[in-house]
Amino acid sequence: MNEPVIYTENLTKKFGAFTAVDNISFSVDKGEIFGFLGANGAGKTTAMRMLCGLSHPTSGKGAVAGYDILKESEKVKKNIGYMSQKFSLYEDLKVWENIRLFGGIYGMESKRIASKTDLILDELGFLAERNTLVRELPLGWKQKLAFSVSIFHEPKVVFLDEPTGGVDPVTRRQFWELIYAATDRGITAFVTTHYMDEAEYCNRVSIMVDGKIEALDTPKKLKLQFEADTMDEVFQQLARKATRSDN
Ligand SMILES: Nc1ncnc2c1ncn2[C@@H]1O[C@H](COP(=O)(O)OP(=O)(O)OP(=O)(O)O)[C@@H](O)[C@H]1O
Repeated sequence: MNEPVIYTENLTKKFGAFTAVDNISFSVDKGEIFGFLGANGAGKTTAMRMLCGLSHPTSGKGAVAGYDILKESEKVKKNIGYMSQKFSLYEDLKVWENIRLFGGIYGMESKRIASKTDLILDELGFLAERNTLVRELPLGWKQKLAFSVSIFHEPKVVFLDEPTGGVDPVTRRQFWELIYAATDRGITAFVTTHYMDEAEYCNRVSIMVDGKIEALDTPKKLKLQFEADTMDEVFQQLARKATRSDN
């Protein structure tokens, strides 16, 4: 059997006496779209930062892309892609300049960057926007470009932190087509979202409440388990139990 692309066992992060992430254990397979849900303050970002090798767990263990998140965090960082609404493209650079810049940061050779740039622009339908400044693009276009850039180096896993925040449903649907295309190629997608329609698009979904994973299964099985018609209902049932809130 293939080893999981993401694996955690009792992963925990404390800030002083406060346990932000509380003994979470799960694994994600190659090519899977794994939805990581939870209300504000549930601990999603803290968990994701540990998985990306950016924050040291207090206890427990984990591996991403075959590397130990504690002992091999530099290798983890080289083998993942990351995209969030907050960290994105350089607004004052042109579309092609952004692609070249990130390709360089990921250590790709110039020739490969040049040929892949055309592929990306073609896939996105952005060939005419090659010389457009990123700040002039609509938000949904920026997000699609940011996603393509985050997987430019064909990482084993891409972490997507609320990647579609603030855009309309049609553009979000197009964004998800890009995720499907990437996972069809064997890239694993780890996605946080507040949109419950997007939870339905995931192969499996975990729901965090107050630092713990309270549910984890396919959307279909979760709906059966919680006797709910939609993932929104499943989420609301669990979120009601939360005592912690950042709002
Ligand atoms: N550096 C820190 N020091 C102290 N507490 C922190 C720190 N980082 C996060 N927390 C707390 O840990 C909890 C989990 O935060 P986290 O950002 O991981 O939640 P989240 O699920 O990502 O929420 P959101 O959806 O709002 O981004 C929150 O109560 C937050 O205030």
